[in-house]
Amino acid sequence: MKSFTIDAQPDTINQLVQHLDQDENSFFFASPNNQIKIFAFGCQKSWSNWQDIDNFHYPLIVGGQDFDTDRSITPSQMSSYWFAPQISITWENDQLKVKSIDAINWGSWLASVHTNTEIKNQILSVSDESDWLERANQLIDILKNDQELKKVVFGRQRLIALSEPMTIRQLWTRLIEQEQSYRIVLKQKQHYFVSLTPERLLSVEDGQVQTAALAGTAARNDDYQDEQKIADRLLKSSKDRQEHDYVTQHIVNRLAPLVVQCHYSTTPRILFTSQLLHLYTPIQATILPRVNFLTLAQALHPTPALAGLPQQSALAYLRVHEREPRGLFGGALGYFTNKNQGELAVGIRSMVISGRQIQLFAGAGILAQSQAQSEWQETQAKFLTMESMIHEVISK
Ligand SMILES: C=C(O[C@H]1C=CC=C(C(=O)O)[C@@H]1O)C(=O)O
Repeated sequence: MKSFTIDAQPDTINQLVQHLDQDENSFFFASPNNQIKIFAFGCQKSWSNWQDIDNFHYPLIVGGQDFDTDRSITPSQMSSYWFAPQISITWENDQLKVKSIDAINWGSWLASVHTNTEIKNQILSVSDESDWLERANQLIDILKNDQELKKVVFGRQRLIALSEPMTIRQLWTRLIEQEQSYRIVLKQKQHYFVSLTPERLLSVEDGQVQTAALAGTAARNDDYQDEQKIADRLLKSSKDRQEHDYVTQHIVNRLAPLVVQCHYSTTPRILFTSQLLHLYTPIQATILPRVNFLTLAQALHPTPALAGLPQQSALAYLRVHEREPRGLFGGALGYFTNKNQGELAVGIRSMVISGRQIQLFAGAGILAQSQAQSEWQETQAKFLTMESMIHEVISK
């Protein structure tokens, strides 16, 4: 393994972004406020399920796990994919720390990008699940009458057809500047999963785990005074507080056998994203000896912020009533090391790009007291995170 440091010149970053597009396996992960930024390319070994990653001698593994590993998707769709990269690059301020396997000549690899001239792209069509409201109403009726099922996070997908393939190079400037969120790209063959998620599944460092409950949503408003009122209303909304408290309690219960000294507040705070406000409770704990990163990740995934409660009944409901499998939407994406450190985010505010086709995803936590129309509005607002970026890039 070779390790060296170089300057993060704009030209070098441009070449790395072109490699994100060009290489068969590539990955980019930046955490909120740029605490960590990683590029990874090339595959020494890959896994299609994190359950199979037990031989842990690779220094770094990157990738993502589907929301529901038990719901199969067609081979042409994108799903769980983890890989030990041949080249990994940590980007800290204006420096790039490169690690690459000996067989790779960095200079010629970096320069091996072809510059394609960009052709003007256009949206040809947008298609939605036209019966979503009807199905959401059915779900609300079930939740009103079912003694067991309390919450289901019901998802929608939207398809956008473009005149030209979309690339990461086109999106890069818009993507990287959204520093309040995670910025994630996972490429496998001809598909990219792209996410601007605010939601952390977990981060592990020096024997400490940080996670968070994020559920309960309101749309943002440009007016600062109004926004304070929206935040107060969200904090006082009994539906949103219940939706949120289910998530906090579930996370704390799942962590309990694996940690000591679990700290969290019983009153949520507000987290702002570019389009939305969320109820947010950070949770921090000390990991018991011999508990590893993947054990913690698997205990937390999927949280009731993405599935519902009780978890297994909610998943069973989603398998039957959501139109399409989610794949990596709501999945766990990020990196971890063989030193038991790493970070995974939850793949929401996301899309899959497959050449000229874009698949967008959004879901809303539904309870017996939900109104289908306002949950539909909430999913519209959630689509906007990706959609506004697509529109900006296309209308440039
Ligand atoms: C399922 C999504 O958001 C989850 C995370 C935060 C708030 C949520 C909510 O208020 O419903 C969802 O549980 C999504 O963005 O598609």
